[in-house]
Amino acid sequence: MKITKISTWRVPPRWMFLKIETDEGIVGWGEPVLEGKARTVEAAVHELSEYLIGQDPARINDLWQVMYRAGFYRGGGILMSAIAGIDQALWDIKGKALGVPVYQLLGGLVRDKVKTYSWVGGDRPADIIRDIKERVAVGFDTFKMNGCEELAVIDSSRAIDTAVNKVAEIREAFGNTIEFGLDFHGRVTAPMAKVLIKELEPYRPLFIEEPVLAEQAEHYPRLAAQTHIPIAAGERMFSRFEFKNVLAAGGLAILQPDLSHAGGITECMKIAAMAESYDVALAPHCPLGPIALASCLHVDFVSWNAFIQEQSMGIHYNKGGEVLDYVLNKEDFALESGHIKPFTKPGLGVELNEELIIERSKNAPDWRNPLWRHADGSVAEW
Ligand SMILES: O=C(O)C(=O)C[C@@H](O)[C@H](O)CO
Ligand SMILES: [Mg+2]
Repeated sequence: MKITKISTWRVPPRWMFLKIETDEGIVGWGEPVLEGKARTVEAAVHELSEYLIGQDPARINDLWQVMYRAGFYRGGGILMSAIAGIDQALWDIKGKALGVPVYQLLGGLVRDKVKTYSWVGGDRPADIIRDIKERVAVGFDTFKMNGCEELAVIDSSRAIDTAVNKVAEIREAFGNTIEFGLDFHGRVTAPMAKVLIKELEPYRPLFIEEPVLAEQAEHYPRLAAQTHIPIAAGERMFSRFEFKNVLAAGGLAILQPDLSHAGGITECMKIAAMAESYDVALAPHCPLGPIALASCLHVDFVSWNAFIQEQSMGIHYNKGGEVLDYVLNKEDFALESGHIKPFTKPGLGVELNEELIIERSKNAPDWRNPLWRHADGSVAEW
C-alpha cells in the first residue's frame, strides 16, 4: 500500500481534520491541531507530507521516527501536533486494512468502558452549580473547571478567597456525591499555587491541573510535598522526552498528554507505559474534536493506569461546532453515566461526514484564545 494524498481542512470551532488517501482506497483520518495555531500546524503537516507521499502507511514506527528525527529540529507543540494527527490517521488506516479497532492492535482491552468527565463553568468559573446539576442529570459525576480567574504574581487573600469560596459552594451543594478537578490553567505562579493549594486542601478536589506552567515543572515535586491533592499536568508537554523529566523528578500523580499534541497514539502509548512504571495515572487531555477523542479512548482502552478521559461535549470553547457535528456514527460515542464503551468499527472507529467538513472549512474561523491583562495592564496568563 502507498500513501497517495494528504488533505487538511480547518473547521469550526477551532479544529483541523486530516485525511490520508492510499492507492488501495483505504483512507485514514487524524486531527492535527494546536488550539489557536491551526494554520501553523497545517503548514507543518504539508511539509511532512513531502516525504510521506509514496510511503507505505503500514510502517507507522518508521514514519514516526522519520517525522520526529529527520528534520533536525524536533519537539514542541507545532511539530508534535502535526505528527500526532498524521500518526492517528496511519493507525486508522492500519486498523481498517486489518479489519479491527485500533485497540486490538495495541494488545486488546484492559477495561470494558472508559469513564469521562465534563467541563463546567467556562473561562471565568461561573454558573458552576447550575452546570453541574444539568450534567448530573444525564449521568456525570465527575467534572473539571477553571480553579480561578487571572491571579497576579502575588495576589491578595481576597483573590484566593474568591477562588476557594466557589469550591466551597460546590462541596456545600453536592457533598462528595461528585468529584471535580480544578484546572489552574497555568494562571497561577508558584508562590500563589502554594497558597491556593493549601486553602483548597479541605475541599478534596480530585486533582489540581497545571498548578504552575509546564516551564515551571521543577515546582511540581515541591507542591506535591505540601498537599495530599493529586497534581496533574501534561497538555503542554509534547513528547516522552519531556514527560521523562517530570516523572523522574516526581510530583505528578496524573499525566495528561494530549493525543493531538504529543505525537499521537504511537507516542502517547509510550508515555502511558512510562507513567505506569512510576505508579502515575493517565488522564489524556482532550478539549478537541472526535478524532482526537477517539484516539484518546483507544489508548485508554488498553492502558491499565488510565482512569478518566476528558471530552469536550458542551465545553465553552465549542462555539460554532460540537464534538459530534462531523461524526456520522454518533451512536458509537454514546455516554452511559459518563462512560464510553469500546468502538467496534475498524480503525479509530470514527465515520466522518466529509461533505460537511469541506463545507464548514470554507468559513473556518481563525480561533484565538483571548488576551487577558491584569488591572495594571500587564499580560495575564489566560
Ligand atoms: O481542557 C483543558 O484542560 C484546557 O486546559 C483547555 C486548554 O487546553 C484549551 O484548549 C487551550 O486553548
Ligand atoms: Mg487544562
